[in-house]
Amino acid sequence: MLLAGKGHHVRLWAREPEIVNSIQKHKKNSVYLSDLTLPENITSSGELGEVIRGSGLVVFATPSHTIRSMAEKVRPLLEGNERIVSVAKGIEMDTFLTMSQVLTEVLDGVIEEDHIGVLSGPSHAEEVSRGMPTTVVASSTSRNTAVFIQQTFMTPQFRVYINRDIVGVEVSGAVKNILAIAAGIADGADLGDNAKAALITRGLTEIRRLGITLGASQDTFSGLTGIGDLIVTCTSQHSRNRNVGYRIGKGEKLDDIITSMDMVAEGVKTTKSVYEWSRILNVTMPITEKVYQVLFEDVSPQDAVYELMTREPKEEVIF
Ligand SMILES: NC(=O)c1ccc[n+]([C@@H]2O[C@H](COP(=O)([O-])OP(=O)(O)OC[C@H]3O[C@@H](n4cnc5c(N)ncnc54)[C@H](O)[C@@H]3O)[C@@H](O)[C@H]2O)c1
Ligand SMILES: O=P(O)(O)OC[C@H](O)CO
Repeated sequence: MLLAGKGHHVRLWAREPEIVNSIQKHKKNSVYLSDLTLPENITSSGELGEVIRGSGLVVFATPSHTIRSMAEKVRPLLEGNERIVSVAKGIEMDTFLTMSQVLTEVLDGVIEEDHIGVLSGPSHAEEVSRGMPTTVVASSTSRNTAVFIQQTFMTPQFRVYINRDIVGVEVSGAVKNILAIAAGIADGADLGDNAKAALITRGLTEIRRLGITLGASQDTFSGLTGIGDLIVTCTSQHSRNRNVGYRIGKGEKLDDIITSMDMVAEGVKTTKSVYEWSRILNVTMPITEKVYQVLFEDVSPQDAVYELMTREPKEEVIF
């Protein structure tokens, strides 16, 4: 919607034939944003070749655990001069790569690393697509590419800043989904506003610890992709991750929740990858550890909270 509003011809690939048909015939995404009418310059296809060939910019916007397989399919269709943007938020299982690192690895030999970037920040699609004011961050190892992304996406409703700390930007965007599950659990279990504030604040400390261990810059965590995205995802009615946590807090089982959803809550997979990664790196992430135990080891939210609250007394060190 945003790019089409700026006059670009947007070619949308989707794996669901019903979405492709509904956009082709009725200019509606019948599954995900059914109440919006899409402009004429958004077209759709189920054939990747029709969408990719001749593009100046390729935006990867599928869930993070699918970025590697999507990139493998896209790779032979690229000419080499395209710019690539990821909006996906996650850390790959087993490799512990961020999404731009996955793209750099898979597209190596076809696309230079400095043509790859990310767009991230507090940006629920339900609001962006309706032109509601949103601010995000463009990042890349190349300043030129970051500026290209900024200029391409910026509108009076969608303000784009540049942050060259791509590691901090991507780690923040991924780990906040784990904390949104924790915040949802707290809401579902009626733990109150104090607990939610504590989860957001101490959660940011966990993001910062992991990020700094990986070489990120301290300032990023006070920015839009740090505290900004953490706030929106922990508090928004739109967040899938918060919603999964809320239902767990109400007593539902994870498998039943996932089966009932037509969208992906990436924090579930990211909890696994980040929990394992933090243990390898020896980074202390107690909230992440408890979310892992609630999701995958059948620990009750009540026991998890008790264990968090009765950890040994500490100083409030940031790192
Ligand atoms: N929804 C938002 O508000 C929002 C905002 C910012 C960033 N993001 C990020 O964008 C990415 C996509 O999010 P979304 O909300 O559009 O996700 P989604 O769950 O709505 O899925 C988007 C599309 O990806 C498709 N998909 C799922 N598995 C696939 C696979 N294996 N191969 C190919 N396609 C597959 C789905 O069918 C769907 O058409 C995520 O990484 C998310 O974190 C989302
Ligand atoms: O719906 P969620 O929880 O995947 O969050 C979506 C975006 O990342 C919010 O910025």
